[in-house]
Amino acid sequence: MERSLERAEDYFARYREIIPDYEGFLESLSEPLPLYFRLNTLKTKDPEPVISGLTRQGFRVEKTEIPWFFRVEPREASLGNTEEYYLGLIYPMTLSSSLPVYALDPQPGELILDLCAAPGSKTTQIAQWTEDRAVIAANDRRLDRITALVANLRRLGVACALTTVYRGEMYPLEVSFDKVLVDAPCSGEGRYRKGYEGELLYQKEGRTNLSGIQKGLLVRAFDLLKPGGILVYSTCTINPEENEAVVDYLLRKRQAELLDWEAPLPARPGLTEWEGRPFHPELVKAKRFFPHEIQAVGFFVAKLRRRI
Ligand SMILES: C[S@@+](CC[C@H](N)C(=O)[O-])C[C@H]1O[C@@H](n2cnc3c(N)ncnc32)[C@H](O)[C@@H]1O
Repeated sequence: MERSLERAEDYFARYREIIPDYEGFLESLSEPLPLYFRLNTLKTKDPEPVISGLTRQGFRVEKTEIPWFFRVEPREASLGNTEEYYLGLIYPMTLSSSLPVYALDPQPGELILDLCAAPGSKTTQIAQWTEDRAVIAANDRRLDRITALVANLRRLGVACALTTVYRGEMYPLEVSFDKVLVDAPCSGEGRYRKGYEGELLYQKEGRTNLSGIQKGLLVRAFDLLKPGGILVYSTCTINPEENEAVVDYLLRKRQAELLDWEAPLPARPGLTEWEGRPFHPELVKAKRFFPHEIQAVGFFVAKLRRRI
């Protein structure tokens, strides 16, 4: 046990200066991640029967600060084999996974691209937020993950989404979108908990050039926007190379501007400097969410607009 925490401490030491209450952060890594679900309002807007059904099965369910999101104990349990899950009444997802869609602020009638969409937490949330009246292209490069996404769309009764299977960097430019979400593949440091050292070491050894992939995805996402269109970039990692550095790259390559947005959970501003390297001053408008401050997976979210 102690050995594993030491390894996490070694790994996160480089972030000591940018993680508020660093000791509290390290402590939180010993706790299992809290469990949450979203009530799928495309199927029901009444949480009571769902809550009493889950309570009868031994779960304790309480409201959160985010509408339609509920916290569940015991957090080590799985909701995946409950009747409520099979019926598509609930979608288990961490609380902070809702944040990119808050930034996107999807509206009925909009044409929206979810560039890295599988298994569909955010696609189905966009469908819910727009009451199934936007048109969503849900893309992922992996067919096996698209299969899971399609199963989720069916289970939740989403009608407004179609699927595509492109490498995001090569997404065809023939169609332009009102809004694009890039929930990028990332090193996932924000979801780390004690017991998953293998994953940390895996990231440390550097499986791929994640930052390079993220930059390619973000630039193509920008090029797919209509003038004035909105782009949201999110990751569940702490690493500034995968967050501010990626957005900074876009700001230098394209006519993009960062926008402020109201988050329903406590946030910290984006960094304007990392390891002696300055980032665009507008990056303070990006938001960092730390796992121990929100009791959920750590996230980074930046909202941008295409100027012309
Ligand atoms: C963080 S996950 C997305 C989670 C999803 N947005 C959700 O909320 O359920 C990142 C996804 O990006 C996909 N991906 C990785 N590289 C990609 C690429 N070059 N183009 C498109 N999708 C990619 C992965 O298959 C993975 O499903």
